[in-house]
Amino acid sequence: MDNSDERKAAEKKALRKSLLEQRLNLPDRLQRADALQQVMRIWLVGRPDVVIGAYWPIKGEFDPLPALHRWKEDGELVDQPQLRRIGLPVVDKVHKTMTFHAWYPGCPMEEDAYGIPKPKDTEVIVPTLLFAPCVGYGPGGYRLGYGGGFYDRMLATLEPKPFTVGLGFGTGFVEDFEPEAHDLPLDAILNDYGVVWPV
Ligand SMILES: Nc1nc2c(c(=O)[nH]1)N(C=O)[C@@H](CNc1ccc(C(=O)N[C@@H](CCC(=O)O)C(=O)O)cc1)CN2
Ligand SMILES: Nc1ncnc2c1ncn2[C@@H]1O[C@H](COP(=O)(O)OP(=O)(O)OP(=O)(O)O)[C@@H](O)[C@H]1O
Repeated sequence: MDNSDERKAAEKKALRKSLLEQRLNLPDRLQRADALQQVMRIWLVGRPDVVIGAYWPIKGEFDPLPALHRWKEDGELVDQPQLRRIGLPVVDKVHKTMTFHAWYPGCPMEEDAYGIPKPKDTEVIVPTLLFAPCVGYGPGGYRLGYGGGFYDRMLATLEPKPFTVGLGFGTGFVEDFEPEAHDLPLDAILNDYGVVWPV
């Protein structure tokens, strides 16, 4: 790691801390979450995907599951009904890998190695579309996560690559965000104001 990588990593860490604090104290989270749910539902209309990967919200993250559950139900009403499926991440702390397991409302859950709820004993599914939670995001579609590198590592190995969509509140936008060499840009970013990437 050269000097500039070390600097970027340190900056990311400080940024993560302040953005997380800000997100936990959002005064208008409900209104913002409502707006983002609508943005998601509209954005999903016309997408060909049948399997979508998402996440169980933690630390003040936006909850994508209500909008996705409605997307799943809408799938039963289209011309050629397909069984739409939603998956949640299951991480392997030792190998630092992440896979997706089927989830449905009321699905039995258990905690993963980081204390995040994950589906208990449901089948592995392979999403063609992935909603990734953003602590922050910057120009060019770059995402700041919790520092585990799970998304970047998974995307570096998956073939074909799923279409990746970052979700975050408008307050997570960082104008001068500097990505590191391993950071892969997202294909799209949605926030409570609408589609903010690609611009
Ligand atoms: N809701 C949700 N679920 C998710 C993710 C997510 O971002 N959101 N993940 C997306 O990847 C995976 C879990 N990612 C994680 C990444 C880092 C740490 C973690 O322990 N981080 C250290 C700090 C690391 C650092 O700052 O250098 C810690 O909290 O102590 C935990 C989980 C899978 N599930
Ligand atoms: N493609 C990769 N191959 C190997 N290691 C990687 C790769 N991508 C990321 N990493 C490792 O993961 C660490 C954390 O990455 P980064 O800070 O980008 O995580 P993040 O995207 O914020 O976290 P997360 O995806 O878990 O929410 C990096 O310092 C790096 O060592």
